Amino acid sequence: MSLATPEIQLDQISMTYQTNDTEVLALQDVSVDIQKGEFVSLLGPSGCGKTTLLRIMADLIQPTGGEVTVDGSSAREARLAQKYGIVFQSPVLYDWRKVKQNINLPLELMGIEKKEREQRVDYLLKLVGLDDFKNKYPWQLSGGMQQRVAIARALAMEPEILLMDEPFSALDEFTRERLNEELLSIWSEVNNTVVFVTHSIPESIFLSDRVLVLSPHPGRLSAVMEIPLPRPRTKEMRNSPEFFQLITTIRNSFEGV
Ligand SMILES: Nc1ncnc2c1ncn2[C@@H]1O[C@H](COP(=O)(O)OP(=O)(O)OP(=O)(O)O)[C@@H](O)[C@H]1O
Repeated sequence: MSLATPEIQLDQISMTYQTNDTEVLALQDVSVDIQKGEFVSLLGPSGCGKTTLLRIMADLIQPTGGEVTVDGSSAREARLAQKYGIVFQSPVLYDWRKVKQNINLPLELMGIEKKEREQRVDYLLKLVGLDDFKNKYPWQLSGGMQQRVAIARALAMEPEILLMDEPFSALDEFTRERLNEELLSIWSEVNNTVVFVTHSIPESIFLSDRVLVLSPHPGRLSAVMEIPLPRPRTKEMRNSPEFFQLITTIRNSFEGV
């Protein structure tokens, strides 16, 4: 058993939203430890609180109950120490800035020196396979390429933790599967901890070491599934009996919810 401190500890996280005269209990008593370098998915149907949980981890919103600890510190300290990179469902790029300038932005904001900025942007462009597109504008790229720019930008400050909120859900199935493979190849290079929100069972299996299954009303952690598929994951694995068995197991874990 590993005695290392978990990267992210969620302890009895609850979240109640107040809207005018009603209250929505979005999350109830979610507790889980995420290890350093682990790839974890938050999986569940619409409204089960996946985004809420991710935003709480990122210190973008405060839980109404419970505590988040990141590497022994608070989520706020982790955010201020630039430990997070975040990728949202839509890429949120600046249309008037070229690809390389979009990736450069966080480095500029953090006052990184020009030579180092250039080196990091070059590295990131190669990492996400967009070296030939560095002088294009976001609107000249496909949706998948735009999301790769957003991933590169999220990685610019070398975050220990990459938080991804359904980053590929707006893409077609073929592009999505390809980006799943590319994301794993990027992750094997940067070796950080990834928390990935999705409502796709196959996507969560293909990517993850563990799948955290959330059930709705209120959002609770209903199952934690280890994914024993070896790494590196290959597209052939999607057709293996083991993969289909995992899909069935996870689907069954939703039954009766
Ligand atoms: N700002 C808010 N004010 C009030 N209720 C909210 C707010 N944000 C989320 N909720 C409610 O909290 C619950 C969880 O929402 P959340 O967006 O976290 O779910 P989700 O699993 O990410 O859903 P989706 O897959 O559709 O994005 C839902 O019932 C939602 O309506």
